[in-house]
Amino acid sequence: MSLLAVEGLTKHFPARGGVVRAVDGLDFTVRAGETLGLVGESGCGKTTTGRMLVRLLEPTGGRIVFEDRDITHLGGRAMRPLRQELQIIFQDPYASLNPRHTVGRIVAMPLTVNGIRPPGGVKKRVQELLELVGLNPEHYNRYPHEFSGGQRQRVGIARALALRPKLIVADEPVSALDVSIQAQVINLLRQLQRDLGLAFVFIAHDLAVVRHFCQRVAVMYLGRIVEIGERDEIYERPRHPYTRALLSAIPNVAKLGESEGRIRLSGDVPTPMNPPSGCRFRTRCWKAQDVCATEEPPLTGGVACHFPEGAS
Ligand SMILES: Nc1ncnc2c1ncn2[C@@H]1O[C@H](COP(=O)(O)OP(=O)(O)OP(=O)(O)O)[C@@H](O)[C@H]1O
Repeated sequence: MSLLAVEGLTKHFPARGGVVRAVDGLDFTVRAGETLGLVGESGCGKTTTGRMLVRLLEPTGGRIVFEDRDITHLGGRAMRPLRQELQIIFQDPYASLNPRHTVGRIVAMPLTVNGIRPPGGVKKRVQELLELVGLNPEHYNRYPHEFSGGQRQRVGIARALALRPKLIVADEPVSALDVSIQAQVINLLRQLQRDLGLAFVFIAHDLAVVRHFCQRVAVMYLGRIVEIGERDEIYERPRHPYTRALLSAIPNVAKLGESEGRIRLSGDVPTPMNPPSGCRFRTRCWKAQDVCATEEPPLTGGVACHFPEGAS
């Protein structure tokens, strides 16, 4: 059974002169304890998707089912018990922590807001959480500015863990950090995922980071999923031209590099206000043919392409 199932998820923003089709019909599932990576270039709709999953943003269409319950349009009060199970970690550890609150107060906030009194008290639970994420529990009374970027992200992770969630949406959790610190935070997330059996929707533009953390990967382009599958399938046998192009930009993706060299995508990503007809990727695709302009490829066998690589 899936922990999370997303069907036809859509978000259109009204804009001057039309609508921005930020997310345009996503289907995917996440099993308990599984990590799904959502990858794609800037503006493809990753953050909008993540915010809809935790109900920070109202979908325009489609369904979000969490533990067999349709939560697509649940209001604040009905959502409250589910908030405990469904948490989000934000990209920017600087912006997401209130600078006027101590770290102890920040991490305790989900407990106090939800009226939860852990055995042994809130302070003890917060100190356990700080320890769990590799911070000194004695730094309970310090303020965010007294911590480094990586430590602040650990505070954000401790806050997300306070309610013992089953699923965490992590929106670019390491991209604001120095490369040397990124690996430490990813290792922490991996350890927590294993020890606590957490499921993650891990949003990133960096495919190298996703490879280290995710068991399954969904590649997004202009509001749609163009390829979804097991990590090794995606990285070793990518079938969509867009996935191949993204992978070829990572140094040391050996097989692709040898055979094709770096694939340079021509042109900019089209605007989601007026996406191309047919296959949305066709305006940048070196394999595009007439049918790509007229017919939208269905997501068959995990790939949305008329001419997937490896197909006969
Ligand atoms: N509130 C909004 N109103 C109008 N358009 C929006 C709004 N929020 C996002 N968009 C647009 O929706 C599209 C998807 O944005 P989103 O932030 O989800 O992409 P992303 O893949 O997360 O990009 P990034 O990696 O840069 O954060 C973009 O074209 C963006 O400009």
